Amino acid sequence: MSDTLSALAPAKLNLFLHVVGRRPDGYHLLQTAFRLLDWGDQLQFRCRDDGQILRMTDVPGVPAEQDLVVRAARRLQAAAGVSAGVEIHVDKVLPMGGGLGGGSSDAATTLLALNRLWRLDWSRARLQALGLELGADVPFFIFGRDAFAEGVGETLTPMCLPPSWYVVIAPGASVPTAEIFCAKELTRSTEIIKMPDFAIHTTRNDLQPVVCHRYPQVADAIDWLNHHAAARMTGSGACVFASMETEAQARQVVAQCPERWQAWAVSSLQRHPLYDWAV
Ligand SMILES: C[C@@](CO)(OP(=O)(O)O)[C@H](O)COP(=O)(O)OP(=O)(O)OC[C@H]1O[C@@H](n2ccc(N)nc2=O)[C@H](O)[C@@H]1O
Ligand SMILES: Nc1ncnc2c1ncn2[C@@H]1O[C@H](COP(=O)(O)OP(=O)(O)O)[C@@H](O)[C@H]1O
Repeated sequence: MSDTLSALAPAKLNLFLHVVGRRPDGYHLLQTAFRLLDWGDQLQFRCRDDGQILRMTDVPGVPAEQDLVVRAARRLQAAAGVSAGVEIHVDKVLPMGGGLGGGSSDAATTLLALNRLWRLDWSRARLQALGLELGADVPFFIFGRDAFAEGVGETLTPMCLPPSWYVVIAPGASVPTAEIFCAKELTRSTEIIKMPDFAIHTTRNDLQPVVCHRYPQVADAIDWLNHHAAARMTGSGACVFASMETEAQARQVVAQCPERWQAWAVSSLQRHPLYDWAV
């Protein structure tokens, strides 16, 4: 088995996000539909014998010690009692603080990759439990397929959705997740639904009004995209998205996007590229 590996850390969309309650520790209870995208950060791993865990690339704004790839590797190394280390290259593609789950996905890809490179043979459930200690979105990425999520995002039910193309717009803001969940004006009592219903008019993102009020450029991007298809914010923002009929339509909308924003045409992804590396 090789001791190097290159892997994608795919982005996610929250097709809807309902805040249905709050736990005693302050974390919010959610119902959300996670969709994997065939677009993300690119990570490379090389095993080391000396136990060191090193990030080999600079990530602007994220010191190595705080990077979720380093924190994930350290936590797994300690929990599994391994003496090996790893060098990690991070090619950041996803906008940070975009609600696309980039940091969480980087952590999940790191755990899946090291499960193989360090020959740990941990189960998917065990990796997900460790991932939850790093962030609420991490278990979903280890789960590795579209899912209906409850709790803080750790109770996952697989969903089969038809393939789709999306336009994703980054409206030039980075939204701190904690700020939005702490907001006084956030509603926390959306009625619990039994089966996920994906009609855009029967679901919503409860974080969206809070973000739109505080970050008007997010509201502007939603208004603009709404002229092409029903637009919504993903996660705690700032990115917004809309589902398109075809790849050609997605590319056409991206070509028309105002220059002040970044826009991408991206397709859904059926399985995480390292899905088979945990059972
Ligand atoms: C909102 C969502 C939706 O998928 O995604 P993002 O927009 O961040 O990608 C997630 O729930 C975010 O998950 P994640 O980004 O991993 O958040 P964490 O690091 O665990 O939490 C950051 C902070 O947000 C708050 N938080 C997060 C999740 C949650 N269910 N309730 C909360 O109150 C807490 O204050 C926490 O300290
Ligand atoms: N590898 C990483 N990639 C991105 N962000 C990271 C990473 N490691 C730690 N972070 C921190 O996590 C924060 C949230 O990033 P990200 O996951 O991209 O956004 P979101 O949770 O909105 O989807 C960043 O602002 C950054 O401080």
